[in-house]
Amino acid sequence: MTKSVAVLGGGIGGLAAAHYLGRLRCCPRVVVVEATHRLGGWVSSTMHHDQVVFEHGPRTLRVVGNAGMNTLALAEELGLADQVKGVSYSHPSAKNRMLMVDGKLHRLPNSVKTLFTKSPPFSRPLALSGVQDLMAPRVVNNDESLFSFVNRRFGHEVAKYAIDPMSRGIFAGNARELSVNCIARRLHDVEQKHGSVFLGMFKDRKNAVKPDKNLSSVELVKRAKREKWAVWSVAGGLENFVKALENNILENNAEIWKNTPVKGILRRGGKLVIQTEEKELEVDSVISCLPSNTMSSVIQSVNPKLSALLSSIPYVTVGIVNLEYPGQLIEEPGFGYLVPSSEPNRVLGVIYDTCTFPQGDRTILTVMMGGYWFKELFGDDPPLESLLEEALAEIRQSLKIKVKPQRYHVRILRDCIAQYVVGHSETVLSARKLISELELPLALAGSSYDGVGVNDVIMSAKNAAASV
Ligand SMILES: Cc1cc2nc3c(=O)[nH]c(=O)nc-3n(C[C@H](O)[C@H](O)[C@H](O)COP(=O)(O)OP(=O)(O)OC[C@H]3O[C@@H](n4cnc5c(N)ncnc54)[C@H](O)[C@@H]3O)c2cc1C
Ligand SMILES: C=Cc1c2[nH]c(c1C)Cc1[nH]c(c(CCC(=O)O)c1C)Cc1[nH]c(c(C)c1CCC(=O)O)Cc1[nH]c(c(C)c1C=C)C2
Repeated sequence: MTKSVAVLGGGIGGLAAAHYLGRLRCCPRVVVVEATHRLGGWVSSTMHHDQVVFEHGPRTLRVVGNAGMNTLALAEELGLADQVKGVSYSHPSAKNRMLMVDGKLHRLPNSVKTLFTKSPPFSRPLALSGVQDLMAPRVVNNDESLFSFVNRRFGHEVAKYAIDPMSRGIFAGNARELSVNCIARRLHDVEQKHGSVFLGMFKDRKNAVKPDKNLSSVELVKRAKREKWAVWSVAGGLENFVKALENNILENNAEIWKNTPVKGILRRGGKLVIQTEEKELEVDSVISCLPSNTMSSVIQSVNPKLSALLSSIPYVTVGIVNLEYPGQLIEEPGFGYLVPSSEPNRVLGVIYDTCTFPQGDRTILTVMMGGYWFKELFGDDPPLESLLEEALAEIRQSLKIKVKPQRYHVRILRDCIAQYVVGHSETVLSARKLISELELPLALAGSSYDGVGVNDVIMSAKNAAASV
């Protein structure tokens, strides 16, 4: 039996892993080791003195899929059900996602009807791209870029105006480098098997992932279905989810070591020794929820090959500017807009925060910039004022907001999103295979491996906890 587990990293992944270990009641000692003075990693909310909230990282969680239902179940377990705020599919924020093309905002097609009409910037109805998929020949491969896959199956415009901006709006990444096999595996699989995405999805419908019945019966999941939620958040900001997890972990007698960066790992007999600046921790098992680039240096002395595999996963840096204005300044409400990489604008996109979750008579926007293009556009270490200026120039141009914000916040989130580039699944598989061959009592979890959304991170942590 595993007696002690170290969970490395106190982001949402590490905290979820510690929570699930507590629930499994399998290990008398669980220690979360976190480098900084705070928990949550990229989940970070500022609650101002007047209760106004700025989100600096994630802000909405998806409901769909088993991973989506699992996070709702976790929120209920943590006693957060009353604080969960759902956004239904009929809400403008769920319906209206915009694209900025040629200096104009265009609504992305969002209904069956709009698929059959021409909606700019697309020059033909999107249904015709579906027809193209039925006719385009299959190209046999193990993996390719998202852009090239969509380009050859659905045409250049779908790749340019749908896949390219979506890759920026989730990975802050370049669709020409991200992996289809990893990010849209099912679409790629059915094409490889049946020669067409649409035909394949139809023929292969029996193999679609089935909803987990245990999760479907959770009260909060039932409420989300009844009220047709697309996404949700927590009152007071998503960091309250982190606080609830922290309380729960401490109630289950786990230890949380803050301000304790992990420097290395040693193998001692069948155990692993976690090395920090001040002390060592000998444990039976380790769950690493560290970013893969950090884990790469931590694991170097145990196995350089594993370290090299982990260091091959690239990351991007995102500049994020929260802006607050008095009054309601958004003319066409929605989630926000994305900018395709082919446009001259210097931002990735803008989120209309207060359209999704109003906060009195004010408008809060979040401008995101950089990502894959950060260094090329802004250099290595731009002053925060220059990012603020970039954000204000964009807002002036796109939304015609010329007044000064009454409050703002600027951050550079260094290496904040792992890029699942072509070959990512192979890299992760090889790393896990090597761990198993070396008989290392180690599990890799978190946003570097199995999905970058909070839901996927929590699911990855749950699986890791079950594996020890
Ligand atoms: C700008 C932005 C917007 C996003 N928006 C959304 C969204 O709307 N919806 C959504 O679902 N997801 C979103 N995401 C993704 C999601 O926030 C992240 O994928 C998720 O929070 C990552 O969690 P994690 O625990 O895997 O990693 P992290 O948050 O990176 O946590 C890792 C932890 O390890 C710690 N650490 C690092 N080095 C060491 C060390 N040597 N020793 C000990 N500890 C160490 C760090 O301090 C950190 O606390 C967004 C991400 C970003 C950056
Ligand atoms: C412009 C940059 C970014 C915006 N959001 C993110 C970046 C880098 C990060 C991000 N956003 C989402 C996720 C999680 C995805 C998941 O697997 O759950 C991450 C890592 C949520 C999200 N954002 C958009 C979509 C379509 C999704 C998926 C969930 C959902 O349907 O809500 C699109 C989008 N992102 C941004 C904007 C402005 C935008 C659309 C207008 C900002």
